[in-house]
Amino acid sequence: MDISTREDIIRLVDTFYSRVMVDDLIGVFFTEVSPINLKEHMPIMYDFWETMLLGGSSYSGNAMHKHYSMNGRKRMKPEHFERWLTTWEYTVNELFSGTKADEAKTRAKHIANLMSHNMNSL
Ligand code: HEM
Repeated sequence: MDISTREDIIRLVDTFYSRVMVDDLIGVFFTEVSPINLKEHMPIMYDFWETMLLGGSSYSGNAMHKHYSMNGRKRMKPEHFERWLTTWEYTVNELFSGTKADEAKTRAKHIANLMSHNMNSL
């Protein structure tokens, strides 16, 4: 089944967060470096991925910006981005398959690579 509704996005993002939040390598970013308020943060992430994959414009933030300030508190290294990305790919593959699922993986890979490059060339 492919990703086609906001409910699908919510299931994907929730499952992904249930993993990264407790990850031994990158969990600390979400819990200590930039402790997230789930009630506020999760809808932003649903909007982001809905905008990316299903069109629309519910997300209007600047994703790169938040990570720059986080990087200033704890260095975001290539291995952190690798863990983020493999967790994302694993979760997408587990729950969905199809064009949008492929797009979710390629888009994430591009952004993660760009972000990793930006954070590590300061
Ligand atoms: C090591 C990799 C990453 C870690 C540890 C991480 C962690 C976080 C954390 C803790 C926040 C909340 C920051 C805050 O509100 O102050 C955040 C926000 C966000 N992240 Fe990441 N992130 C990573 C990579 C990515 C990638 C690759 C993407 C995109 C594909 C992404 C998309 C976003 C978006 C859209 C937000 C919300 C920004 C906003 O509030 O407008 N993140 N991330």
